[in-house]
Amino acid sequence: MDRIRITGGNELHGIIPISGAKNAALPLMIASLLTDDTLTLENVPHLADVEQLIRILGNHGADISVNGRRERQGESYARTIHFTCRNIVDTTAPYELVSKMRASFWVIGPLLAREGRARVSLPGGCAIGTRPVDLFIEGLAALGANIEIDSGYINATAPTGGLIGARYVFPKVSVGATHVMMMAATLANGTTTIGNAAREPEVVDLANCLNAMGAKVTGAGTSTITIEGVTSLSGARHRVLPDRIETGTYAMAVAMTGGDVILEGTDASLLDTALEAIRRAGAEITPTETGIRVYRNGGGIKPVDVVTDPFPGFPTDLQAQFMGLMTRSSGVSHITETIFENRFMHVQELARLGARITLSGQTAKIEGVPRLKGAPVMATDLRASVSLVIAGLVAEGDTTVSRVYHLDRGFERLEEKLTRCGAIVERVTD
Ligand SMILES: CC(=O)N[C@H]1[C@@H](OP(=O)(O)OP(=O)(O)OC[C@H]2O[C@@H](n3ccc(=O)[nH]c3=O)[C@H](O)[C@@H]2O)O[C@H](CO)[C@@H](O)[C@@H]1O
Ligand SMILES: C=C(OP(=O)(O)O)C(=O)O
Repeated sequence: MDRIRITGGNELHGIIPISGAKNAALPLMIASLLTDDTLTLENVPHLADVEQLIRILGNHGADISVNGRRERQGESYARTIHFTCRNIVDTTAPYELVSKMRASFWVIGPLLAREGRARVSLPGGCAIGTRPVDLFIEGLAALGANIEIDSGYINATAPTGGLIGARYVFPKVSVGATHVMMMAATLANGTTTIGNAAREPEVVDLANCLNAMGAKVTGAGTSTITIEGVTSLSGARHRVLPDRIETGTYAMAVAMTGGDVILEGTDASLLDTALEAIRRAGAEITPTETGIRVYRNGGGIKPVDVVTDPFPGFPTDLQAQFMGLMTRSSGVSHITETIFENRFMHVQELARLGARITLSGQTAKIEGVPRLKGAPVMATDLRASVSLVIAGLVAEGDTTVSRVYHLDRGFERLEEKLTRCGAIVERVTD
């Protein structure tokens, strides 16, 4: 199994191209099931999750080609992928395919809206909490769907004339349930209003794409989204927005090592709260014509407290990385995780490198240490694994991160991007 070996100690200098966002690409790809026409997505990152979703969509009948070639005939950055699902040939999303990735469950929305039925296995994904699906069930039921759980599957059926627009207020903010309600409501009869909707940029990206396909979605990016149902959707061409989590991750890596890096092709407004926390930690961050410049020279890393929250708050998907950064701060910081109840598995792995972290409920207390020392560590989930890479970049000697398949779910060509900026990072295959 592959491992990543990092030899710590080098500053980062240069340019890091930021990929299209995994968490936008996945729902956008799923939206292709809503139309019999071709949805073309540009700037799609080459990631294990994208490849897995390609398999899942293929199982439902989607014909998929990459940059005009069939999938797997060529690899490149920022791929353009064409999705055409003339007919849905199977409304079941089986356990074998869905259990590997949380977002694959979201096919339930388009399948139900277009075909009137869906049988979808309960999802998998990062083991960062219980991650129930009650909000999806309640939301789709509000649109008139009949939903039963049977042998690990959700069986959903729409009323005879199709889903019916309704007003539904989520009791809790959920990114995935907002994506699904929004997609399902595009083809419902009448108007749907979603209250307490997720405001993440990826929700806005999906709404923009749905509108380009002929949907009538307004309010995305606010807590109230309104969707006027239409009878059918057409194809469209849409560019996946830049990955704000990848952006924040590399910004934290530069804040950690020191140096001067341009994060190219990204947009600071996607992650204001996280960038502000990195600034307070001592890095200079300025928008440039092509992205963001992150710079830290000389000064140390200051302790900063953060609390994760739904957008526009500090993202839970950057919590582990920020903890990595705080391990080397000059004082004591506190990080509180409010989204997932079990998203601290990186704590014990960071401790192997010499970090001093204590947990009390949902808050981690990090006492900064003057040095970390390389060690073998294990990736436990996607963002946890990259926090170990960030720590490894400054640890003395070699850090070897095992189970890198977690990393490959969400970071495109991580070794290449870091190595080009002067880090010593290599993939080791046994
Ligand atoms: C592929 C993707 O985009 N994944 C992101 C998405 O995950 P995902 O969409 O799964 O996360 P949610 O926003 O749904 O989860 C937020 C909270 O709501 C809870 N919940 C969710 C649904 C439900 O039916 N019932 C319920 O209780 C979850 O357990 C969690 O505690 O948003 C998360 C929160 O920003 C990010 O960490 C993930 O990277
Ligand atoms: C938690 C994540 O992904 P997923 O929701 O697919 O598990 C993530 O992207 O950090």
